[in-house]
Amino acid sequence: MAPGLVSQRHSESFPSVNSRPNVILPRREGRRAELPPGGGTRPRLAPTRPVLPSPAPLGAGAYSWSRSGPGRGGGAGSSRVPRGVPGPAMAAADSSLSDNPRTFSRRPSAQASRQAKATKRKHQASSEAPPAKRRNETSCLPAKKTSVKETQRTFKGNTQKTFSPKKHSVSPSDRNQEERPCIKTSSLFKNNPDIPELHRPVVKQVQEKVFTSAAFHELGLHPHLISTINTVLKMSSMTSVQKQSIPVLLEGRDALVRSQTGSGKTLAYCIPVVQSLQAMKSKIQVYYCYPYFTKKNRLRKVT
Ligand SMILES: Nc1ncnc2c1ncn2[C@@H]1O[C@H](COP(=O)(O)OP(=O)(O)OP(=O)(O)O)[C@@H](O)[C@H]1O
Repeated sequence: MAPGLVSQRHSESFPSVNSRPNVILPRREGRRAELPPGGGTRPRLAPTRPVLPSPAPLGAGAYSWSRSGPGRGGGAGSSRVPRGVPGPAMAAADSSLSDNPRTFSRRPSAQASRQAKATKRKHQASSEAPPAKRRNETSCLPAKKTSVKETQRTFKGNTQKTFSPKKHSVSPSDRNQEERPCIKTSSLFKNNPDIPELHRPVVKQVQEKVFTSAAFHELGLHPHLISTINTVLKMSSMTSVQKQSIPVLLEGRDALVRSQTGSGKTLAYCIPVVQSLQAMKSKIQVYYCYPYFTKKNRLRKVT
């Protein structure tokens, strides 16, 4: 059977359904396009439910009915698609649907409808009024004013009650501190009434001579140390702090030295230290022993 024939017979058997324009057009444009040029009433849109051909009379008891098909439900427009071996009528119907899409209107899926709703919401949000939350906020403004007034009125009566605990919590000593000028005092001295006053004299700047004419070899140092000072460090004369401190330290006495930065204090204590180390005689003598354990295995002094 030819596909054209099937569709023709279907239209004959269901004239009430097929008499409508069985086309779905895009929402706005489609409706505008369907309007007659001179105005008038809007024609009725096509049903979204797809119209499929009725079951072909091919062995009526040989196939089952599909409930998951696009035409769920009964009625004249319902389309129960037979499940099973597709007969020639089904094939013809399929081919006719695929060839002529205008005769088939597919029902939009749930996902498509959800997307359409989402886009609609988006357009509304962008073009029109602010979102519902903001609208609520703006609409609440007058109510807010009244509420503020009300609260002010209520506070007039209860001002002392509400804020009195904070005032009463302040101790008299704290109040005195608040009255004082803003001077921060450490907690160490806060409760100490007797802070001693230190009467310090004004420090006068001392101008001292840095270098002296005294030489290092006058101190009686080890010749190696003197040669090192002269050749490696390239120093010939002592500074004033060195001249005063080195003899005292060489005697083995303690000294507290205070002098200007860069006046040579480091060498003032290092030269006596090195001198005392060089003057030390080792109490440990070097011995060697035989590599094997015999009677001769005893320490022998290295000569
Ligand atoms: N007798 C000297 N003759 C020439 N140069 C010296 C002499 N003694 C120290 N200097 C040089 O003076 C510089 C400062 O010396 P040093 O660092 O010992 O001073 P300082 O008083 O220890 O300084 P700081 O107070 O910073 O520790 C160093 O470069 C050092 O080499």
